Amino acid sequence: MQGLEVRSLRKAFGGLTVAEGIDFDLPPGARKALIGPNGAGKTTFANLVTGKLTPSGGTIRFDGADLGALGEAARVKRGIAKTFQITTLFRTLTVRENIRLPILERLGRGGRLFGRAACNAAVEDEIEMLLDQLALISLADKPVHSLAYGQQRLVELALTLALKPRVIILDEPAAGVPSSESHLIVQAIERLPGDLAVLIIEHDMDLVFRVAHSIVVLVNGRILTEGTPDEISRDPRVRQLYLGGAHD
Ligand SMILES: Nc1ncnc2c1ncn2[C@@H]1O[C@H](COP(=O)(O)OP(=O)(O)OP(=O)(O)O)[C@@H](O)[C@H]1O
Repeated sequence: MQGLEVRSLRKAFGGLTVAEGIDFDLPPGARKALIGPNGAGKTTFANLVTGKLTPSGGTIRFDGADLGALGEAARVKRGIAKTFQITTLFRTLTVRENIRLPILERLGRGGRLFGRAACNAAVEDEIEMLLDQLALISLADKPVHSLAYGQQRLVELALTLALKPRVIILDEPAAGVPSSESHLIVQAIERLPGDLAVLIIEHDMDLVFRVAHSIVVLVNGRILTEGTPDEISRDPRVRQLYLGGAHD
């Protein structure tokens, strides 16, 4: 299968099982959200996929290949990326300078295959493309610390996209973003490349229902159900457990 394929995933911390029997697919182009109450195991699941945590059982495959033996950096090279956190941005550097760093990092030794001028031009073109994609062009030469919080979160996203991922895990993209700026995040997600597989972990249900085509509900480390936003919003178990009947 193309994309991410998780089977019977299990994780225990000592005697505490925080993921159990998780089957999960994320094909190219997916727009899937993972929701669930606090402590349901959403972050743990993301960390198992990125390789930050080692599973206690089960398999994680990408394009058919078992990722089990690969560490975090190797999985990023395969194309599996989780968003950077604002704390990793260089606050005194400009947006453009911040975006340049992961591109150069990605090119690594490969950058030397090009002549210096050609390489620099290619890097600058790529920065422009990302600035454009995330509607950051007018802010390109401003230091990150001068940006609104929602804009800083877009820079985070730009840095992650600079890794040219094929799977992207957006870890609470709207956390801390005032509601007056949340449309920036929605627009950015809507403008992600069509073939990118996107997993959104988010507490903001308005955002989830706007951008996700499919929603997985995790409770106590197990998948309770998966469905379209419409199906999920009508599921009485989900309403009772998580949504509090707020979504009609
Ligand atoms: N390193 C760890 N050692 C022991 N228990 C852990 C560890 N990391 C997470 N847990 C436990 O695993 C469970 C799932 O936590 P996790 O952070 O994955 O949930 P979550 O759904 O992301 O929660 P939130 O929505 O609050 O971020 C919780 O009971 C948590 O206390």
